[in-house]
Amino acid sequence: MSQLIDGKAAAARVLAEVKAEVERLHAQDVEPALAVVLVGDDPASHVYVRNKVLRAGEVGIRSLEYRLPAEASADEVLEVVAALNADPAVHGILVQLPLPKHIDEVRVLEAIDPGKDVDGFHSENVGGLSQGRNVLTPCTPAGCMRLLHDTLGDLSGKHAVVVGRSNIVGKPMAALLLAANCSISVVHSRSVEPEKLCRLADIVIAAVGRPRLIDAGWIKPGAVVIDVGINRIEEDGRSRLVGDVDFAAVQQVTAAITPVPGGVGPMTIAMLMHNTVLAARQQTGQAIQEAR
Ligand SMILES: Nc1nc(=O)c2c([nH]1)NC[C@@H]1CN(c3ccc(C(=O)N[C@@H](CCC(=O)O)C(=O)O)cc3)C=[N+]21
Repeated sequence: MSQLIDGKAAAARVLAEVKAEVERLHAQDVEPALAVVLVGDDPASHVYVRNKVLRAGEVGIRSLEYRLPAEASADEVLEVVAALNADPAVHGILVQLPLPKHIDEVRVLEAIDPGKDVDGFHSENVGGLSQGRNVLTPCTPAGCMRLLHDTLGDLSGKHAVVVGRSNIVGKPMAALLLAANCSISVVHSRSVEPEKLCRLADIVIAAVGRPRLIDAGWIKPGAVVIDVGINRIEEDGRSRLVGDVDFAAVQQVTAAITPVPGGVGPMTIAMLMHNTVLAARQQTGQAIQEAR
């Protein structure tokens, strides 16, 4: 029987740790604060932003929301970022992606103070991650690592295959797995026979955004599978969320697997809260404890 990795329960454990940290900071007169910048009116983005604001409230993090119209100029977005950078009462800044097409995402992400970059997308943090420095780390990959450590303990010597090579998941995921002493392969759209490479994996991270791409033929029996995909599809006349993994089929062969929803998604938000507390501690001179 395959173990179901409960992302909601794991996220609740992280959030309980974060809440205790927030209380410690409050006692030092530090009120951790997260600013979320949303440009345009993508309905899915609104849902995620709402969830972030709710979770922040639950752990005592102050959250601020900045909504700009879809027609906002890059300069207008940059102005908001500059004001948040300069505000000592704001510790974390998240600019929701994707931005409208006319705005250069890289330019906006590079404008965020790296110390407030709770997404870990600034080049200084990306570089720091690949060098093994203690920097703010992208929330989804960090959440996947927590789930893997909770499930497997030490990951040394395992072969991990990351399916997908995005800047927000695939690449930082590979860096974190390498830092945890895994051997890594990254499989992508130009890979020859990706399913054969994937079948060598002890750990599979699926992050391609293609509904149910990965079926049981891609999976070595006994592997642990983490499904990052959140794809909305129409099926049997109704809308539902599915991952990049064909859950029903793959579950038959895995040792452990995350569901969608209820897997990586809730962990992403929990790690965002964790990063906000790390950023607040660093900015206010409170000692950073070792983060896993
Ligand atoms: N700068 C930036 N940082 C992000 O981290 C970021 C972003 N932009 N843009 C959008 C994506 C998407 N994202 C999700 C976070 C949580 C869930 C989540 O909690 N999902 C739940 C519920 C899903 C549902 O019911 O819709 C689950 O999987 O169980 C999903 C998706 C963060 N993103």
